[in-house]
Amino acid sequence: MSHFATPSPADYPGNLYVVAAPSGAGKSSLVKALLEIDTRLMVSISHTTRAPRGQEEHGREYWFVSKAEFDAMIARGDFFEWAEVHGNRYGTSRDAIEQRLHDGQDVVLEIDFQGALQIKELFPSAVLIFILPPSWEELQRRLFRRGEDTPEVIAQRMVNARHEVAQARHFDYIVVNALFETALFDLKTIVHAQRLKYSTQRLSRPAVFDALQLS
Ligand SMILES: Nc1nc2c(ncn2[C@@H]2O[C@H](COP(=O)(O)OP(=O)(O)O)[C@@H](O)[C@H]2O)c(=O)[nH]1
Ligand SMILES: Nc1ncnc2c1ncn2[C@@H]1O[C@H](COP(=O)(O)OP(=O)(O)O)[C@@H](O)[C@H]1O
Repeated sequence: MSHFATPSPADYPGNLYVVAAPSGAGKSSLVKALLEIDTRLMVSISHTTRAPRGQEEHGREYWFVSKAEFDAMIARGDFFEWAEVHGNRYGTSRDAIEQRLHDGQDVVLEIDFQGALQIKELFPSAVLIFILPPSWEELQRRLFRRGEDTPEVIAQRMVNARHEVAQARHFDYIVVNALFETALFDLKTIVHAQRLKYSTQRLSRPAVFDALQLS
């Protein structure tokens, strides 16, 4: 289930990267590592109705809110996108990304494929990246090794994963997270390539255009 929020300008100067993956593929670990080596990137903190896991903190991994608070945010039009994933609701608020993109900062969204496809409608220049695990067996091993979810929750996530990876073909890039360092290098390359791309859809002009008096 997924819902489309009020449209907004698609031409902010900041780059928007959207990373999706089936649970356990390594998305959070990869994005965390990417943020450590790329100070121009900021991650958007989503709102969720899911309960916090052991080490998670309100305002760090997520803004943890009640179902009633989430409903109120939907009613106020606070979300660019939101979706129901594994029985909980998750959303990207306007506050989390709009000002930063407007100010020319680069933002990463770690969201599910439904949210990613909604974001592409609102921001056609958003770069959609899908992370795949090397095999189903390895995906399940990683979910168990992480040790955060019950076997029932892991079983549900493995079922959902089959449906999620079928959506990878709608994304701009696919990164296979077999060897962590290789996948991280691939992500870095994608982020960098987007920064080098000049698109007429975007408001920002490379500074050198003025220096060379190019129109
Ligand atoms: N559409 C949408 N999905 C989100 C958002 N935030 C997180 N998700 C996705 O919700 C799913 C479940 O996330 P989580 O409970 O943290 O589990 P994990 O992926 O196993 O770490 C993942 O696919 C997340 O990418 C959001 O703001 N919007
Ligand atoms: N390339 C990799 N090889 C082995 N284990 C990995 C790799 N990438 C991530 N992991 C581990 O797999 C588990 C799931 O990773 P996580 O980043 O939490 O996944 P996601 O955010 O996609 O649900 C974690 O224990 C993480 O340390």
